[in-house]
Amino acid sequence: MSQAPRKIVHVAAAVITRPDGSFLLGQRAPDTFYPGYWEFPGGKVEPGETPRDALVRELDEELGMKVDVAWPWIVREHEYEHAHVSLHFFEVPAWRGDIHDKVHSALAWQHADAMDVGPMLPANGPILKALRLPRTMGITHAAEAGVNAQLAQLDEALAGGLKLVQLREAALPTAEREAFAHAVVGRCHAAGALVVVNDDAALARSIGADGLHLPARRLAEIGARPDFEWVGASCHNRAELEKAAALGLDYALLGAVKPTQSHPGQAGLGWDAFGKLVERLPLPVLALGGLTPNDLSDAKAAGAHGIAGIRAIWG
Ligand SMILES: Nc1nc2c([nH]c(=O)n2[C@@H]2O[C@H](COP(=O)(O)OP(=O)(O)OP(=O)(O)O)[C@@H](O)[C@H]2O)c(=O)[nH]1
Repeated sequence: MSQAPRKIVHVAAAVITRPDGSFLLGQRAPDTFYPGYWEFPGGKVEPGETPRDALVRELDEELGMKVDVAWPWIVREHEYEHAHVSLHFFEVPAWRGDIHDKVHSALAWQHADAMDVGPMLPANGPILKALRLPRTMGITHAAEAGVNAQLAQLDEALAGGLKLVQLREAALPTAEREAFAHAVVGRCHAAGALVVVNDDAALARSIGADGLHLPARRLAEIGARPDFEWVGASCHNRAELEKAAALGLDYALLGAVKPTQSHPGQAGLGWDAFGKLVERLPLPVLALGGLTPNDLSDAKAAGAHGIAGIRAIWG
């Protein structure tokens, strides 16, 4: 006998962040579902509320926090035995008031790459992976800047804290490209940064990269997620973003948000259109196109995970 579809329970959940990148988790109390499991503070959206209203109310009721800034982030669905939930995540980087918890057994500030509490609620595995995705991606342009100049720019950016690099060098001759790719991976891994390779799975494997980045035309062709720890794709519209989500990719790039040197004469999407395109997606999206690190707050306010760039990242 087929079962009637279950009603979706909408939940607002907060990634409350401190400037050092840590976020707050709460341990569920003994008398709830999944007692002892860890969760992001939040709770159910009541009738008549938006997810943002629910977030502000729940953080006040649970923690005594007055939310000053809440940026929409990702929305993920999960089927529990007791409910089908749709989790609306927000990043909360600014609030007022001391934290006085009223509902959890314990609270803990955590870093996604060095968690020391667990287990997390089952829906939250992909959320932790998304939190491990750095907020800024530098895209290489050695064919244009010159290999040595690009490596010097990379060293400087890594020293400044860059943690995610996309190697995109289709125009470099093969031998030069391979030598450059090895040099990039060596430098990035020494600095604790991830490397994804644009559109070349064989090169990505041979240099020990962390993942593969798919151009939109490749995303259109494939029917399954390539087998790498990190897989992302370049997208330009909602259909491409939804395909990236359906394949279970880890991130998407979306642009161009502002006019760029590489596409002169083309107006950018702007933040309003960007925000509409990324609404309610289950994967983080990096904004691309004419952006500098000064645009990071505007990008997050529009729903981006972070920004990606070429010239502005390499200085
Ligand atoms: N707050 C929060 N809830 C989450 C997270 N992940 C996750 O799957 N959920 C699910 O979303 C729902 C949250 O609702 P809630 O906090 O208002 O309710 P509850 O289950 O604790 O108890 P209740 O039904 O008595 O209100 C639960 O089903 C919970 O399992 C998370 O990170 N934070």
